[in-house]
Amino acid sequence: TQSTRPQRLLGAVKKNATRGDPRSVVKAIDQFCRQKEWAMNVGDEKGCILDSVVSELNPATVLELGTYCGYSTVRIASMLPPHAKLITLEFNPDYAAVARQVIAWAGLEDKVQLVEGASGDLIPKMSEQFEVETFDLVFLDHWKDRYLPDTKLMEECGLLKKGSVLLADNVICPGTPEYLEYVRASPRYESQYFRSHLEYTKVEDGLEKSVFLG
Ligand SMILES: Cn1ncc2cc([C@H](O)c3cccc(CNC(=O)c4cc(-c5ccc(F)cc5)cc(O)c4O)c3)ccc21
Ligand SMILES: [Mg+2]
Repeated sequence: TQSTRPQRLLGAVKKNATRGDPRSVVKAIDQFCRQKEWAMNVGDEKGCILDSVVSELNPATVLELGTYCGYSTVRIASMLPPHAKLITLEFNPDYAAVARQVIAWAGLEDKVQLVEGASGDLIPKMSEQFEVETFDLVFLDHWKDRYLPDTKLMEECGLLKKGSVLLADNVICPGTPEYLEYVRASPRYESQYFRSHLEYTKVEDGLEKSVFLG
């Protein structure tokens, strides 16, 4: 049977990256996506912006919406302090299966909890099922029409505290107009746009960083 793109991406990681070395996993995926097949990872250019937000914030609890193959999961988890936790939500079982192996190859299983399911169903269960009070950082990279409803849901479930940071991918391409309008107009957020490019291309895209003011 034919392999899928995520499976071929995983093959490139196993072939070219060193077990236990997250940076080599990130490099192998970027190389695969530049030289072989484009894939919707946040990529190296936006990835550097993601790295700077994570290192500045030094978060103890991180929520990622949309794991895909685990590229940004590995990027974030590799920068977390000891005992910090990253919970990542993926509804597609095939993506989840590949992501688990990418995360394991990077040696980051102990920092990452990949939960299979849809954000809208899992977010209300966060505090009880996953023993999390609030998130210091949320990385939004799932369906673009879910960014806004899930942000409102996180507010309602009390998962954001003063200083919590939302970092949203693809606010230009494919675009998340309703989400952008909401966080930029709301007095409860301080928003900042980081201009960049769609992963592995020259097309404009960017990340929106929004600090929850409580
Ligand atoms: C509810 N819920 N809960 C968990 C959860 C997890 C998922 C999956 O991880 C998943 C599956 C398919 C698509 C996405 C969103 N990502 C994108 O659509 C995207 C597109 C492009 C792009 C840009 C230009 C193109 F020409 C084509 C694609 C560039 C990007 O960086 C993207 O992130 C995420 C979905 C819903 C979920
Ligand atoms: Mg994305």
